[in-house]
Amino acid sequence: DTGSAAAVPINEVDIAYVTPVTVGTPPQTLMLDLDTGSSDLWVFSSLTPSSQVRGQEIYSPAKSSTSKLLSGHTWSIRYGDGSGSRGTVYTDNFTIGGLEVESQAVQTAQEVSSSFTQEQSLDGLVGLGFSTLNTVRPSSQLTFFDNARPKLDEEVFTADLKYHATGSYDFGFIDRAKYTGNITYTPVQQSPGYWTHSLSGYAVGSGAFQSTQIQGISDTGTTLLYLPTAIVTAYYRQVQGAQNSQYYGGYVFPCSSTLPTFTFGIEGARFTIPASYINYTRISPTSSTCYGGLQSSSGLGINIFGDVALKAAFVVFSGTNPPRIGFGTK
Ligand SMILES: CCNC(=O)c1c(-c2ccccc2)csc1NC(=O)CNCCc1c[nH]c2ccccc12
Repeated sequence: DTGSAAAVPINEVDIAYVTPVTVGTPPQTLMLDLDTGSSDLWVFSSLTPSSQVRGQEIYSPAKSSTSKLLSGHTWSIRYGDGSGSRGTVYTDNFTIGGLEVESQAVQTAQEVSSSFTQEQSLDGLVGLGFSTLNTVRPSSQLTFFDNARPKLDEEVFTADLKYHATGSYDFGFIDRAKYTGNITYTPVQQSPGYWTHSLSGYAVGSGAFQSTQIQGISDTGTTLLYLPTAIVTAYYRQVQGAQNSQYYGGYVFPCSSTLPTFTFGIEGARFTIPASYINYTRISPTSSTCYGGLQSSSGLGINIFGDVALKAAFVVFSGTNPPRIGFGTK
């Protein structure tokens, strides 16, 4: 089997992407963020206090003839940006782009943090990290990809995220029409449960490529690209008026600045992020100061290849043994 579904940016700066999924019988449609940086599938639900729901679609297990309570199981997740959610667990039929998993663990939120309440067009997350990261206790649950694996034509899913446009996620096949040339693969180290791999180096603008192994995670659930401080300072040194602002918590610059491109390597292949992707957003709607899509990872303890980087390529997440990740030019 295979599946294919849209990846729709939830706002005008691509802060996150959502994908239509259906849960239950009859199908309830929700827009969820497919997130390779975590492994919990959780949704706004009939159990979420109405004070914490602001425009989101909710999953009501009581309205589904195929829902089953996973009794005695709970979950609680905290993300590095301080957001989080927690609740109980049902199993139910779950479909993405025509690919169905019966009795998928669907984590129903009984509490969500304010930043999720404020994201009105995001109804929850589909974790596509390794199932070892799942927070359901006493027994952890499998991701949609792990459950779908046995029925997939090929043990892969792909991400084709786009700048200010709708892209796609495919399951079980690699769509040759979505990239040119070949996919370049590199090994994934699946501990502690992220899609962890190395870049082979980087270049700032038309500068020389610096060959250096940079380990990090490819994370569709994180908006920006977070790299070591030395690389980030070398980048913004090329930007007139750029500064690392304590106040704004990162590099800002005049919106009128000309930004260089940023190139990263996967093995011998090279992928260039256009300057427009790195001119991320105005710090406020009327401001002429802009916030960068490339930021330092020094406070995170991990380098994160988020959407700003991933949308510059066609990315293959391969669940083969051993797992690997592939990048293609588009
Ligand atoms: C900024 C979000 N990313 C993280 O916290 C994160 C970190 C991380 C760790 C320490 C400090 C900062 C970040 C490691 S892996 C990783 N990746 C994830 O956690 C991926 N899932 C993010 C889910 C998520 C959190 N807040 C949102 C707001 C909108 C859409 C999605 C989200």
